[in-house]
Amino acid sequence: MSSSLCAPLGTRRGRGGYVEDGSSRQDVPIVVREGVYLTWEELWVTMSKPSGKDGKKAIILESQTGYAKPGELLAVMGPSGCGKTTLLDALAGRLNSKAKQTGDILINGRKQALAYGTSAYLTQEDAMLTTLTVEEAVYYSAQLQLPDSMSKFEKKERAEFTIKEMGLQDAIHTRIGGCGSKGISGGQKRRVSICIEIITRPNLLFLDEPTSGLDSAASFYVMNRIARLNKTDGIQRTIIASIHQPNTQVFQLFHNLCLLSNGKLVYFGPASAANKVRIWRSLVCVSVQLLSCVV
Ligand SMILES: Nc1ncnc2c1ncn2[C@@H]1O[C@H](COP(=O)(O)OP(=O)(O)OP(=O)(O)O)[C@@H](O)[C@H]1O
Repeated sequence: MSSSLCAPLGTRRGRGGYVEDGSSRQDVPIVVREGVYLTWEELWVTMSKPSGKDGKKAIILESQTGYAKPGELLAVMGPSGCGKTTLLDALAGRLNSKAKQTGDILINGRKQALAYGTSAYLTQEDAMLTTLTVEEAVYYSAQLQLPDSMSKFEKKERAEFTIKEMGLQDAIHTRIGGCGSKGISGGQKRRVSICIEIITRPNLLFLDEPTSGLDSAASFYVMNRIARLNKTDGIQRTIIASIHQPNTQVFQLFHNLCLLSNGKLVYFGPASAANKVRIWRSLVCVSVQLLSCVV
């Protein structure tokens, strides 16, 4: 990986930046940070087979190489079971104990652990207390996650700003809800989960299927909010999101694309410059694999 991609990690704080919240301009503190360049080379992940009888390991990811840059959104795509979550888990350092990982993962060009608060990970499931309102869920999370050096007022301000950033101001007093007690919609739930993950303003954001269960309009709304994050708070954030079947509008938000099939890398590069023939050929291969699984 080129050394020009390796920038130092650091933080600068400033005041008086402007934020577009869609309706009005607000004067809010802006945290200006150098970003996280994440690179991975020859990354393999194997797992013990559940039976463990033959002692063999299943290859989940094969020879993955790629990068994610500050200010950019990398989409990880591919059919169900191809290894998208495993790739995100490996990069985030949260593989389970059954998994064995080889290869290099570099942060700003160096092998180092991610510092506390540098990254956040949105899992596929929304785990929230159903009786809380949107405001309570995000504010309590701010109280728990933000440092003691911040006052209660600052934490509340941060929670309110994050709620606005995700376009949830109209649902702020609505309960999350769940089975038996209808609350906010599925798309709003995903956005509350994102609020909880971004409340600490992490430089690196892993999103595992942020649009799962959403229709095409709601998916675009959520992804557009995610893509706009860097513009609203001044952080050149590195975002890696696994995603299923994005529509054209959502696809246009991606800077880079990592396409997987059966644990192998089929394409890595700019989403806009993805060679259509190559992508279509890959998709045909993936479809054939899916069909053979069904048959
Ligand atoms: N703990 C585990 N033990 C054994 N195999 C596993 C384990 N976790 C995942 N796998 C297997 O690894 C493969 C990749 O799983 P992964 O969850 O990464 O796929 P995915 O592309 O994210 O799928 P989906 O889109 O359905 O969420 C699958 O075949 C899965 O069964």
